[in-house]
Amino acid sequence: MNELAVLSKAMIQERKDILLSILGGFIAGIAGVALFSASGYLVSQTVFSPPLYTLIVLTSMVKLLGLLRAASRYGERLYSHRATFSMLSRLRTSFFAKLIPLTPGILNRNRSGDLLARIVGDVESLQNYFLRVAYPPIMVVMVFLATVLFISAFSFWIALLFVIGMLATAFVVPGIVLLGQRRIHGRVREQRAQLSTEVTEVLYGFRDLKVYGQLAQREQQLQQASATLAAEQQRAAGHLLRGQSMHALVTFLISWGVLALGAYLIMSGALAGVFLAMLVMASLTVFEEAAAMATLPAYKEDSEHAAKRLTETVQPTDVQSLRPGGALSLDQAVSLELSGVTFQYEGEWRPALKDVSLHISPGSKTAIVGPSGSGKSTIIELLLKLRTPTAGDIRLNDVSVMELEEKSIWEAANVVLQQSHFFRGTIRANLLLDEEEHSDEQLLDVLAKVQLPDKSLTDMVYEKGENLSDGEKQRLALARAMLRQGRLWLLDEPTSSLDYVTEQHIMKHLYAQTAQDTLILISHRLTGLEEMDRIVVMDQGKVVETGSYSELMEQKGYFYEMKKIERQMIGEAAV
Ligand SMILES: Nc1ncnc2c1ncn2[C@@H]1O[C@H](COP(=O)(O)OP(=O)(O)OP(=O)(O)O)[C@@H](O)[C@H]1O
Repeated sequence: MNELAVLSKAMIQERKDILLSILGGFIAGIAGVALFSASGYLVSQTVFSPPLYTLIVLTSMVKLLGLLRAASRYGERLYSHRATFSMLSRLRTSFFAKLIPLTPGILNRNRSGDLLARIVGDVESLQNYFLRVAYPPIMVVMVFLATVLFISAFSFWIALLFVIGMLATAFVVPGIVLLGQRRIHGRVREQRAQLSTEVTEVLYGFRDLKVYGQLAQREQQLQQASATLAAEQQRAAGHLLRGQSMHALVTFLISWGVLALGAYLIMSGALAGVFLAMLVMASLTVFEEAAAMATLPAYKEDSEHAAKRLTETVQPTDVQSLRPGGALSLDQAVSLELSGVTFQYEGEWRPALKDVSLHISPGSKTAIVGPSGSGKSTIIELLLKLRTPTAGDIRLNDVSVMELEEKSIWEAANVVLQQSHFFRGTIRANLLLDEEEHSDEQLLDVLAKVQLPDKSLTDMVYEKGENLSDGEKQRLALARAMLRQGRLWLLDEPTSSLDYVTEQHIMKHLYAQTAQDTLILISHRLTGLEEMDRIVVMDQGKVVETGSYSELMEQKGYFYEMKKIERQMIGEAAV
């Protein structure tokens, strides 16, 4: 199974601990069987009043086996758990490393609440793969073979009964558990996904749900989803318990079988009576090792499902699977070239960008304007290689983005997106996201430039910037970008929540800093665009006009009409 290849690879990397745990488990297993068999034999021997040294040897053996069993069981647990947690940490790191470049596409395909719970839960489920799926059969086979070999020295027929018991506990009971297993666990997974989606919706939408009076209804839905999940989990646990009970019943029947068959063999003279207790005790102990087989199908199915989903989640498209090696230089302003770029979001019926061609020379200032939904922000996402064009090519400094490493593009770009994220912590921590070294003076200077002179670097920012106004968030995001060393500026409506005067102050500092750099500014407002070398006007995913401010005003085309409407609106609002 291909999905489990990733687990097998992780297991090979932990082979030393795995081999040690198998050795520990095997010694513990046979020491257990030997311990109980020796006890049985000791009890039987006592009846015949043997010489004292026989009793001393047997009692010491029992004690030593007890110690050996405890010590090797400890070793087994230590190494098997260490191997499991190391594998888990390897899997987590490699999985998230694969996930990061694919994030925009993945978020497009999945509900984010479900996705988060799924990723965390699925990686956790994989921890059972070694401990409860791969390991038990190895142990059962090894301990059983050793025991059966030992028993066959006393009686072929009792050894045969052990083999029948092993087949029943290793195949028949797990087979019965497997029936119905898929259906029950499928429902648990479905309900878990439903619950995490509900939780995310209520958490993120709490304020809106409250204001629109929908909170009580959503909470009720949440409780219902939680209750359904609890019921499904109870059913699944019951199913597992039935499997374990079935195993206990088989073990019990085999031990009675050994007792009855042993008694018959003793009567027929084929077995010495002194061994009967030993054989019964061996049968009681050896099947303990096989107890994990009853729950193996459940864990196997869970791990396979988790591995399959994780593999599917990080399945790169053909284009994304290319491993580019190119890097974007930080020493020169970046040139941009979009040639016939078309882009369609997954599941959308029409493209967001249609055959867009643009050349932006290094060091130039370009504004992209156009009505809402015309594809402006999509261009920024494509330039940042957060998404891949459906058709056409994008070249930065004359190198196709497909050949450039994402990280190098992100390092070379100072980006302010429409929604910036803020983390719980100080203003300083939120400014220094890229771990570059900046003195407090530099940080305070940039705060002054973005018109936040009253903020202290030690002021707290709450989760998602809850205690900041939208305008403060935008200014902090601009400050964050202004602290970076990139030569390409991608600003998506960075000042839309600011008043005109504050905006003008900030833009003055920004233009001074970006004098030698390439800047792309997406803007809804058409004021202040005279400063731009070029304005690109977009409508319905297409470039409909380009030119300088004066050229576009002279053309009296789309931009001129937009400007006229804006003037009328401002005029009306001012009246
Ligand atoms: N994640 C997405 N999944 C599907 N469709 C999307 C997604 N993001 C944007 N779109 C669609 O793509 C089109 C272009 O969106 P885009 O955000 O680029 O427009 P925009 O010009 O930046 O709009 P605005 O000025 O409102 O920010 C829109 O029709 C939008 O509905």
